Amino acid sequence: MLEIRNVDKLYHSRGKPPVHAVRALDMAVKAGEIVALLGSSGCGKTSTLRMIAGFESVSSGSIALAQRPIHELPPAKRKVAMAFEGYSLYPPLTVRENIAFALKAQQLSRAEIAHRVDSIARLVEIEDILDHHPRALSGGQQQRVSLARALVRDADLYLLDEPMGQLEPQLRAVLRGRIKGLLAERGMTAIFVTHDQTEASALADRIAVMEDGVLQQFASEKELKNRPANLFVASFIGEPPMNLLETNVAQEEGGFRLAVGADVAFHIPRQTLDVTAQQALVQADRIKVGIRPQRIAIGTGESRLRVVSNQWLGDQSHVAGECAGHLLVAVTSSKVAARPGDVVPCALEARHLHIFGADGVCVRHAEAR
Ligand SMILES: Nc1ncnc2c1ncn2[C@@H]1O[C@H](COP(=O)(O)OP(=O)(O)OP(=O)(O)O)[C@@H](O)[C@H]1O
Repeated sequence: MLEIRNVDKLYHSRGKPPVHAVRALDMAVKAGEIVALLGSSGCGKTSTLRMIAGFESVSSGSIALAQRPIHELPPAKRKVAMAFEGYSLYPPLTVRENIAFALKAQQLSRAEIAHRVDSIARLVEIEDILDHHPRALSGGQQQRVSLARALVRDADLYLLDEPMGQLEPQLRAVLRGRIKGLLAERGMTAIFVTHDQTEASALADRIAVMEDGVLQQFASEKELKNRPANLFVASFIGEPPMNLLETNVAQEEGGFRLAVGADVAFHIPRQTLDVTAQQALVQADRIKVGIRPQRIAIGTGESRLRVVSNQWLGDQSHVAGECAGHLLVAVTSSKVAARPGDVVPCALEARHLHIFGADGVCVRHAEAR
């Protein structure tokens, strides 16, 4: 449906070095798919969206939508509807007129326009402000109008930039569900920008994780968690973040020994490693491994954890502690009776380790459960 091929974006400002906001971006979105662009501030998410919509030119590369090359077309010819982070509503028009504006260009009947405007207004809960002007609205209301104005249109692709960033958490959760329902019911293809993992997981079929202008991985939430492509994705996705440990590498009978200080060591059987992973371990003296907090068992095992903090969150315990010179966080579904300063047994298992090569690429994933 949408094919982004080798797209770069460079911003040139006078007197400043150019900013390389998006680098060699390759991404294909399927028809009816909902995609989240997720990443920290400044990683290139908005630039990507604006290049697809046509509000920024591509510096190089191509973008095609429904088999039509669109990267040189003006925005109005792309069949793309966008809801902006900065709202960009027309101040002289009422909310109703703002939403209806694009529909008038589609030459729909008055009755059809009124019906569409009312039903999208109901969906985002702005029926009571349809006759107001934008300047009289709060940020959250303006944002919902901007969202309604994009979703009401007929387009091949919907682009939503931080569509719910200004809303109260409760309303955000409700709208998320409704918008997902609307997109799915109509088979709409959509890309939305967020820096909120929960929002990305709740709305999207696949998540594109960006950092420093580079697409790090484009996959389902489950895949990002279970098979992170690299150190960045591994530590960015998942709450609390993955524990990372520095290990000393040595070859031993049947595989490799990865030692964390003097107290903790893992045996990694050779048969769990492909050629690339074996090469990475043969070549390195030290290598990083990662283990999810949910995979560390507390109260059992050979290793020892000196507890720094222990919080019961109502349905899970988060225990942080020092183990082999690293601060680790473990999450268990049961209550742990340990106080700061206590030393408790913990189990770190080799099969739960993700192993990262010197370039940060994950060369072996943890066993899926
Ligand atoms: N018009 C512009 N001129 C110069 N630099 C720009 C311009 N727009 C964006 N940039 C720079 O490009 C980089 C990527 O910005 P972009 O807005 O795409 O990131 P983002 O991930 O959407 O960030 P945020 O979540 O803060 O909106 C940043 O370093 C930003 O400062």
